[in-house]
Amino acid sequence: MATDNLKEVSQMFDTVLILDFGSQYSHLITRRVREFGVYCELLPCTQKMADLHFKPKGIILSGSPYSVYDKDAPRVDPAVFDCGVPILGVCYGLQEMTNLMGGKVESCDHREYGYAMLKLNKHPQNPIMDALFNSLDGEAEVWMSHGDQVTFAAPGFEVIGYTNTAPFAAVAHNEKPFYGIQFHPEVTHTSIGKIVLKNFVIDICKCDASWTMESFIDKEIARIRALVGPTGRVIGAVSGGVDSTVAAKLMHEAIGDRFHGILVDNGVMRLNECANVKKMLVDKMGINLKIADASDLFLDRLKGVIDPETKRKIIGNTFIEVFEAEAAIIDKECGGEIEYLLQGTLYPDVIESISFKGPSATIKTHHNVGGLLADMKLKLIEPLRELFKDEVRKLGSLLGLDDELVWRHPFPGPGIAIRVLGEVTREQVQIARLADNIYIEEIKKGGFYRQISQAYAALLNVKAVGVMGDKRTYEQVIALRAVETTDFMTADVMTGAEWFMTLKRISSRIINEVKGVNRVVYDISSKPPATIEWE
Ligand SMILES: Nc1ncnc2c1ncn2[C@@H]1O[C@H](COP(=O)(O)OP(=O)(O)OP(=O)(O)O)[C@@H](O)[C@H]1O
Ligand SMILES: O=c1[nH]c(=O)c2[nH+]cn([C@@H]3O[C@H](COP(=O)(O)O)[C@@H](O)[C@H]3O)c2[nH]1
Ligand SMILES: NC(=O)CC[C@H](N)C(=O)O
Ligand SMILES: [Mg+2]
Repeated sequence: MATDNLKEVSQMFDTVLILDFGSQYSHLITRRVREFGVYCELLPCTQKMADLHFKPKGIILSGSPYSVYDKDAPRVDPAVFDCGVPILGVCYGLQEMTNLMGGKVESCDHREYGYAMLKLNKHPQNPIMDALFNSLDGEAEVWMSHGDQVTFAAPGFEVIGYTNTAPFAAVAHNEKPFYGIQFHPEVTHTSIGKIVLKNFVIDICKCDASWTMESFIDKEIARIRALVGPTGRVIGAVSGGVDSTVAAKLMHEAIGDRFHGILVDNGVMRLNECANVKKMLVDKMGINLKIADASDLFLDRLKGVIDPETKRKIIGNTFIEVFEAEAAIIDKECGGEIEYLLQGTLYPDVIESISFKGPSATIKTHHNVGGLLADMKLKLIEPLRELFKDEVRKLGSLLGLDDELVWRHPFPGPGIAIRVLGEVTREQVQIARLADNIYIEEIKKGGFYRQISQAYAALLNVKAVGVMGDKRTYEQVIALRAVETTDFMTADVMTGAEWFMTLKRISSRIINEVKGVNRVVYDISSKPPATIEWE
């Protein structure tokens, strides 16, 4: 077996290590570096260098809500400074580096939140010190967010940039490639941010910019083949959503029909969803996919249930039951050779689970078929666990997926069950489905689908009075949701005059065409404080 193919991504590409001290922006640093075509991994600041599974080409220390002099402040492993690779400290990262190497950090009188003018202090006689601001000169607007600052630089460090109130806003060591900046280069408000990060990653760390989805495909397919072996089989839950479809396509490219996808029809899918997914994945892409119709089972179990969390748990548990039963059938059919389970885990899920601060509060129980199959004794394959959603979309395009699939809005596992408020019955699901179908159809027709990150129609469990054909009606209300977001953690409602006219048209179509609905409302709440789904 070609053991080379079993290497992890960080061993196949030049990799920058980003140590996370809990800043809001740590993942943004990761994004920016990857945008240059350089692979990077975000790990908690508690990572010990001795335990690191790869050799980084450079290390970035992130910002943090802590102050270095706090009793419980997160500490960097001092061994990072002995790795022999360039280091860039950002905000807290600068402060921690200064603190550790013998300088001084103090709470400052002039806290800086927002824009500041950074004046560059060039050192033409010392190319190491000048490398971070290479090609820059004079002054630049940068974005700051700090209440502490360096008041004495650590020995060997000199000023390469300052603001009116921060004399050590940027420092560099005069012999080693160690740099610290008080401003945030990862936020778009810092005009020179990209140049500074690129100077660090490409010029100083000398990273090869070879992290592209093209190179990822070949390497990942080879890795999957080596992992699964010439006869091994893999099963996976495939919803027709972007993540699981891209993962399934990659598996199909790697091992053909030895990948067995299972689509569970839970009775709360969108209108014609299962048939559409089958058409695209099976007929068009040739993926080995079985549709398991368990709609009666799901809907029976949901009878009389109105509590959102109970609905989610019932669906999550039933998913697992059905999936396990289907997996056992497939296993039997192919002689018990299934060893692996495919999961569509993305990098944001990984980042969330490695936070050194521990798990955050549960707002909603998210179903995740694979994640709960702990006792299935299958080994996991997660080909997307290094990727962000937009990288997955790029990958999907390169793998030849239709635009329609690549740009699909996410659809939650519990589906329409959490979009029918109150009890979920076949009739209620059908009303929500028909309204949703009209809504999405008109969004596409109006050319808004790509701009909107997620849109759907929810059926409210309230009745309102209306008048249709001179007669009084007393029927239910549809709520339309359309949000713009990049990470789905926060979201803004879609607005605009043209959009409003489209909404009016949609409202009239829904009321005319969907029986049982006499009123349509538009949900204008942002997230937070609301969430994207109603339940
Ligand atoms: N109806 C279903 N049948 C089989 N597996 C499902 C179904 N719904 C969800 N899953 C599984 O649960 C995982 C998580 O669902 P999730 O909605 O987050 O991802 P997705 O459907 O692949 O993509 P998207 O986020 O774009 O909807 C999926 O990747 C898939 O493995
Ligand atoms: O696969 C999923 N299983 C779930 O249980 C689930 N609940 C919410 N979502 C999706 O997550 C994003 C954020 O949703 P909320 O703002 O409602 O928490 C939105 O994109 C939601 O559609 C889910 N996806
Ligand atoms: N953004 C940061 O990293 C802030 C660091 C530290 N908490 C300060 O206020 O200065
Ligand atoms: Mg989905």
